[in-house]
This record gives sequence, C-alpha cells and structure tokens, in this order.
Amino acid sequence: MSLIAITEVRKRFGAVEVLKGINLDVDRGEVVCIIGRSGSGKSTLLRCVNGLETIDDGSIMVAGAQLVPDAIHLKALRLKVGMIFQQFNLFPHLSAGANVMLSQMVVKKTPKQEAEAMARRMLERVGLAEKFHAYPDQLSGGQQQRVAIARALAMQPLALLCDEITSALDPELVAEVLAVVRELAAEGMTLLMVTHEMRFAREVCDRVVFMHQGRVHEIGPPAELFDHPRTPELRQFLGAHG
Ligand SMILES: Nc1ncnc2c1ncn2[C@@H]1O[C@H](COP(=O)(O)OP(=O)(O)OP(=O)(O)O)[C@@H](O)[C@H]1O
Repeated sequence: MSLIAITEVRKRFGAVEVLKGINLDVDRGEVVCIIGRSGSGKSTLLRCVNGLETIDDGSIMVAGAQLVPDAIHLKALRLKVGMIFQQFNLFPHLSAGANVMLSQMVVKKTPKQEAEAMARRMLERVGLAEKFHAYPDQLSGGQQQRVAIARALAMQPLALLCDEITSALDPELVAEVLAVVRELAAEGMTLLMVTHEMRFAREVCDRVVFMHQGRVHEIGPPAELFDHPRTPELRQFLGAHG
C-alpha cells in the first residue's frame, strides 16, 4: 500500500480550478519530485496533502487513513507528515535548539528533557550540533533551513513534504541544504518535493512528476522524463529550466 495515495483530487479557488483531478501515489521510502511552471498547482497539491488546504473532490490517504479536515484529524496528520517551506519560519526569539524542542513539547507533549535530547540528535543529523544555543539571526539562511529540517524530523514523521526549500537561499547555500535532503533520501525517508533544482531531481529522486495547468502531465523515472520528454509542454519547460 502507498504511504500517500492521492486520487482524483480537485481544488478550486473561486472560479479557478487549480487542481483538475490529480492522481499520485507515493510509496514508503520513495523520493518524488514535482516540477512545473509557476502556477501549475505544485504548492497547492503539497498544501492539500498536509491539510493546509481543503480539497473539493477526490481523496487523499496518508498511511491508510483518509485525510479529514477537522482539528483532531489534522493534528494526527501533521504528526505523520512534516512540511518544510521556502521560508524557514523559525521563531526569532528562540534558539535553534528551542525551536526544535517547541513543536515536540506543544504538539506531542514530549517532556522537556526528552525534547532537548531529540533536538540535539536532530541538529547533529543536519550538521548543526554546535548551534544549539544560536539564535536564527546568528545563522546563515542555509543553516536556518537546516534547523527547520531538524524541527520537522524531531516529530518523527513518516514522510516529509518540501516546498521549494532552497528558493529563498543565496546560490552558495543551496548545496548544504540539498546535501541534508540527499542524506535523508539515502536513509529511506519518504519525500515529496516541489523543486526548481533540476540536477537534484535528476540525481536524487525515484520519480518526477511534471505538473501542467493543474494536471499530472507526465510522470516517470528522471532519466525518462529529462532525457525523453514525450510532450511539447515538458520539452518547452526543460528548455527553459534545463
Ligand atoms: N489561497 C489562494 N487563493 C487564491 N488563489 C490561489 C491561492 N493559492 C494559490 N492560488 C492560485 O492557484 C494557482 C496555483 O498556485 P500554486 O502556488 O499551487 O502554483 P505553483 O505551481 O506552486 O507555482 P509557483 O512555482 O509559483 O509556486 C495560481 O494561479 C495561484 O494564483
């Protein structure tokens, strides 16, 4: 059974249908990258999987449970699925360690000592063991994003959703964040990522989804999509972003 099963999902904002019947299954341990032009619905799809947006039609199952948009189910969902955004969203008045501890203590009710031990382990995992007491404004953008990854990992999610997590970074800081994601992929973490990093998508992901105008336009292994695009829309997209 797939870890994430998206079936015939439709979503509209007012008169505009942004997702027009999306079908996508993500298996445990699979790394799936979503690519596509601005406005094709990539972020909206990820936000639907995390329950940040409700869907108008279709179904989303995570680990066998139907996504139901009420408070109790959303809390359970967020324990299963972590999300990392373009903006790091760290609390500026809290240290890196406290940022990683907070959601564990608030959402999972983890005791402080345990949350701190987990925060130390997760900061070490993203290469920031020595930054436990540093505040966000003392960290580079790449380091802040790695703290955000540590925070998501501390919740021990079954899958991580990543929405253009390197887009707000200076080019020289992109590699350190992608290196962390690469390690997570190698360790077997299930990842569903929207990315503009085509080289990363080619090297790391198992399957690529090309979204176009609210639909899955092409899907397959990276070598297939990047080297043998079947549709003019994907050829044109790759021509502009290759
Ligand atoms: N909350 C909202 N209210 C109204 N329209 C929205 C909302 N969120 C997204 N949209 C619209 O839905 C469409 C798809 O947006 P979405 O952000 O999912 O695209 P995207 O493929 O992720 O684009 P980008 O690469 O620029 O992030 C766009 O036309 C956008 O303007």
